[in-house]
Amino acid sequence: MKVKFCGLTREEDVSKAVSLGVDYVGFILYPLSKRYVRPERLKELFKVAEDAKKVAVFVEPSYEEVKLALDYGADLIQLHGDESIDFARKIGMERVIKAFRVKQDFSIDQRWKEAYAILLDTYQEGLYGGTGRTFDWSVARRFVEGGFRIFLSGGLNPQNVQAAVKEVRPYAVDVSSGIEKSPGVKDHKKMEEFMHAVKDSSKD
Ligand SMILES: O=C(O)c1ccccc1NCC(=O)[C@H](O)[C@H](O)COP(=O)(O)O
Repeated sequence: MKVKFCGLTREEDVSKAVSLGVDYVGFILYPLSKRYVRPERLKELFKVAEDAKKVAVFVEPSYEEVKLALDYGADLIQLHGDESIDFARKIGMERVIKAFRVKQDFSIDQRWKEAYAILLDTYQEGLYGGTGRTFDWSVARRFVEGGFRIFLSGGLNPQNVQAAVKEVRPYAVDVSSGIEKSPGVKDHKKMEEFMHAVKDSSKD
């Protein structure tokens, strides 16, 4: 099971994530987020990311903004708004994690299977991510069975991640507020607990 820690803003939290063996570290480049990091900060934060894949998270960015993050060393671009398949293809589908916020009667265009992965997050009016709330995991399970590579996100924490993994069997789990002290400031104990819980779930 792969793990992505998202919404990192501080070097010490990135280093802690790396020491715990996370696979992906995510940085929010959406200016209205409480976890926003300026693009120039990526250079400093990426320096301590070592072998973890570096994910730049955007909401409806311009191509130039994406290009800058790639030039700074981002491995993957997470698109968290209503971006088109054509826009993702311009970036390179193999570099795109396309996020969808799950609503009732939800479907995904099969062409998104070309993307690196699909991230399923909780829908909440007025918020693009970092809601801290779960959604109906049976929806995520349906997409796993449909052959999508799924990052399960939305309201995961050290207490519920094992149940989520057991029900959905995703490719990866993604967490932000469930391992925080306050928005953008991670809690190292919760980070450890989350990783231990994921490792334990792999033993089933
Ligand atoms: O976290 C944000 O503030 C955010 C804002 C705009 C777009 C995406 C954002 N977060 C993306 C993530 O990948 C989070 O990890 C994901 O939404 C899960 O958050 P949480 O429910 O807090 O674990």
